[in-house]
Amino acid sequence: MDKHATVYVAGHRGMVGSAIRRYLEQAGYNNLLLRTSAELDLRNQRAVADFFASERPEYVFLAAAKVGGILANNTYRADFIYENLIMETNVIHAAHQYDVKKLLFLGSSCIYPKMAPQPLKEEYLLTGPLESTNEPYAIAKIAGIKLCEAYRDQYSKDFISVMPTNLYGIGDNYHPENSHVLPALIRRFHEAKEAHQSSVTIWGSGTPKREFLYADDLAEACVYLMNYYSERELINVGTGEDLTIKDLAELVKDVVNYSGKLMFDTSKPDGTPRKLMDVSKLHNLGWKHSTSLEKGISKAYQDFLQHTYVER
Ligand SMILES: NC(=O)C1=CN([C@@H]2O[C@H](COP(=O)(O)OP(=O)(O)OC[C@H]3O[C@@H](n4cnc5c(N)ncnc54)[C@H](OP(=O)(O)O)[C@@H]3O)[C@@H](O)[C@H]2O)C=CC1
Ligand SMILES: C[C@H]1O[C@H](OP(=O)(O)OP(=O)(O)OC[C@H]2O[C@@H](n3cnc4c(=O)[nH]c(N)nc43)[C@H](O)[C@@H]2O)[C@@H](O)[C@@H](O)C1=O
Repeated sequence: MDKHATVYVAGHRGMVGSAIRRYLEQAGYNNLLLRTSAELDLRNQRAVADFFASERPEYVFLAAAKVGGILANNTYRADFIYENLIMETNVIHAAHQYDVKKLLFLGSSCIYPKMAPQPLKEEYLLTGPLESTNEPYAIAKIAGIKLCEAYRDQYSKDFISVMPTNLYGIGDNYHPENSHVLPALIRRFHEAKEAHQSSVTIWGSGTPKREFLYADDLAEACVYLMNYYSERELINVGTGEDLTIKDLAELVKDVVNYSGKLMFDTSKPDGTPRKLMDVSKLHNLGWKHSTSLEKGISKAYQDFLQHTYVER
């Protein structure tokens, strides 16, 4: 990407979008195109087409989406499939119509079958049933991958699909119900410490395993892939290491310096038992993450303390 190229970061106020914007700005990309959802609702096909027609972006990072944790996914099932389908369809089609040079679509590790062999290789896509709690969202993301493949097949478009593992970091969503596990635990341990609570409740059994990548590392990977990856196949982005939710809770508890007990609410869903990404394809391409989980949690906690945290 030329430093003066017109680069549209869709979802630039989100955790991932803001990290991509930070990375691009510090790398000297000085022609970024940014629109809030109030300025440009990506569910509005006409508004999206008019925006692409008038602004003519050359590169698109599609980091706008309806995003949430396991409970939000399982509660707002229709919203997660409808909003993600319509946003990606509008943006990917407009990118074709108005000759975008390259588009990077962000999926998620939940697209893989619930019981696929671990670690998850890109070729495992569509080889088995999905985890039910986030199936609507996963189907929308799989459709996004297929849209990029189809526009490459029919119109030779350089649209690539990037599959991140669970993410966390600056500007995460700290909503008590809708958030993902890591930000949820940061907030819950912090509030328990402030309120001198004797225990903190963790959802589920604590036995599922998850992999966590710091959002600013993902942003660096996205720019790297925008510059050096143009294959048809999706590509995983992660750390290649995972841990149990119980061990994650112990880690967050230590970072927040909370000294109470952990309780487990098994009425809440565990979701997929494990979804460790095979990141050998990405490593062979020449990129590897740099922020350790402990360092990243400390940075996220500092961000939580220093800024008015976001609830989405
Ligand atoms: N967080 C995670 O753990 C993971 C996220 N991902 C993927 O990464 C991408 C970004 O996720 P994340 O940064 O966490 O999400 P956030 O919820 O932090 O940000 C989502 C962004 O999407 C924008 N958006 C939502 N609806 C609309 C709309 N109708 N029109 C225009 N913009 C809209 C919002 O814009 P505004 O602020 O202006 O309203 C917001 O900036 C998504 O594709 C997600 O699926 C993948 C794996 C894990
Ligand atoms: C990125 C990924 O994120 C989601 O899938 P998920 O990884 O299952 O998401 P999660 O972070 O919400 O849960 C991980 C695990 O953690 C446990 N857990 C404990 N305590 C809390 C808690 O307080 N909040 C939450 N949310 N989970 C908790 C929870 O019970 C589960 O076992 C989907 O969006 C999916 O589509 C997707 O793409």
